[in-house]
Amino acid sequence: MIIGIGSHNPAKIKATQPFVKYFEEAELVSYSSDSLVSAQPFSDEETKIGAINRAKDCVKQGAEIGIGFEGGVMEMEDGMYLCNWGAVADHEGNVYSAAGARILLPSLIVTGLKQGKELGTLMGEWTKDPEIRKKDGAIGVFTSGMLSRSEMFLHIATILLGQYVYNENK
Ligand SMILES: O=P(O)(O)OP(=O)(O)OP(=O)(O)OC[C@H]1O[C@@H](n2cnc3c(O)ncnc32)[C@H](O)[C@@H]1O
Ligand SMILES: [Mg+2]
Repeated sequence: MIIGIGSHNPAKIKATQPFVKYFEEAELVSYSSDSLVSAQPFSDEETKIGAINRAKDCVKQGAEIGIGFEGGVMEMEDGMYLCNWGAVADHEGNVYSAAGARILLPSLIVTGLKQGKELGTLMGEWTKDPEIRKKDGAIGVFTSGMLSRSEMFLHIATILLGQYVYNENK
């Protein structure tokens, strides 16, 4: 049985662990899957759709269960927040989604986003580490390293697996 993750980003691959542990016979395959949304989603809705599309695309490419994670930003009255979504899809057509942590972004980052730059690029410039999106990510940087991007996605994966198992056993 193949569990697919729709990304080659190590922070996302690592976060599939709850699924790999739960489905003991599973083999984890990382796919270049298409989110079909912009590289930098600008709302909860668009970010969620990106995660769902990634999960579905893994199934299309041969996985029995597909997992998609997507990072985006969303505007609230006090500023722009980093938002995170995940989705799981299976070959029977079931799809579940879940949201993760949100954190307010500094105004310098927001200015760059509004100029059309991707958060990954901006965080690379902010930290002088172009690989930061694969490691601590924005969430790690702005929480003093107390919560990494991978741990944040891990939390979403746990919610996804929990929903999946709950609905399977209904
Ligand atoms: O290879 P993929 O799976 O696409 O991984 P990604 O790092 O590009 O991640 P997303 O497409 O899900 O995120 C959309 C954009 O937001 C950036 N981003 C999202 N969350 C981030 C975080 O915590 N730290 C740094 N960049 C982040 C990301 O690098 C992209 O520019
Ligand atoms: Mg991306």
